[in-house]
Amino acid sequence: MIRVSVVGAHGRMGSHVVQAVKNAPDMELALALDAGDDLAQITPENTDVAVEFTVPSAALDNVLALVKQGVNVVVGTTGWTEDKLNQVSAALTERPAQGVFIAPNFAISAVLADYFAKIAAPYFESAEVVELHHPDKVDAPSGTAIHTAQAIAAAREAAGMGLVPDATQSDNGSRGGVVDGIHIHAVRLRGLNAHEEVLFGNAGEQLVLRADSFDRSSFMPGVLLAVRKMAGDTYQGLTVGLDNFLDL
Ligand SMILES: NC(=O)c1ccc[n+]([C@@H]2O[C@H](COP(=O)([O-])OP(=O)(O)OC[C@H]3O[C@@H](n4cnc5c(N)ncnc54)[C@H](O)[C@@H]3O)[C@@H](O)[C@H]2O)c1
Ligand SMILES: O=C(O)C1=N[C@H](C(=O)O)CCC1
Repeated sequence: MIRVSVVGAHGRMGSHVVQAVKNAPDMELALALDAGDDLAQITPENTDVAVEFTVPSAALDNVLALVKQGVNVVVGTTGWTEDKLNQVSAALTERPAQGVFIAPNFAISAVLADYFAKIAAPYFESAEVVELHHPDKVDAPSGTAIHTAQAIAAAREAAGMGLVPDATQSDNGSRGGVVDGIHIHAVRLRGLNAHEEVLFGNAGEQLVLRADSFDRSSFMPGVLLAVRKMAGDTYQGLTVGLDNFLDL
């Protein structure tokens, strides 16, 4: 049995993970901790993998503490900058047998939309990302949209493409955020859960890729897959993105 501890266990995602682990035939729940609990309770003696779904302001400290405790970590919390990722990698170089896995999105629909976006990117002059989420989300743009925009930008650069065309001279914020030259528009609407559209345009044509997570159950197969992968010793160091565990 894989012994799993959940950090952020009282949250929207954490509570789903607790239930998914309890329902998994090859896993058992070790500890379910939330804000104010001491993460030092999580040790290799009781936990094979810790799953972290908290808030962007707490995730780095939590991950560093869990690495120090000697357990492998699966992280779904967003807000990862290059600097924060480097801090995790640096902590792991001192503990080469350990691994941390971070995914901006565990839903297969979102992972595939990201993958298809990378393939489509070099073929279209214009590209923009629209992400739509529930209004209780604290960060914008979404971690998924940032990841998608970075992937599109990298694919465009590799193909030798220039900037996306845009004659806007003043926008009063209406053109959204910009990540690596790709515009991201964030919608927050009661009734929504997690959704993303990637828009690609050429003269006279458009391609739209859309991923919808209607329910948080959509993330659970990906979380459990990541837990199973990180329970072994194949994935040492830092791994980012569920595509690493799929045969794409
Ligand atoms: N990767 C994915 O597929 C995916 C999917 C959904 C949400 N998310 C991300 O997961 C994160 C959590 O989302 P949510 O909707 O569950 O949020 P939430 O606010 O419902 O839950 C966060 C939980 O973390 C707890 N918490 C806060 N600080 C803590 C700390 N220092 N230590 C331990 N627990 C702490 C809170 O008390 C709360 O119970 C967000 O960053 C969100 O964007 C990722
Ligand atoms: O509900 C959220 O919050 C989500 N956050 C992730 C993001 O920011 O990309 C994944 C989708 C749901």
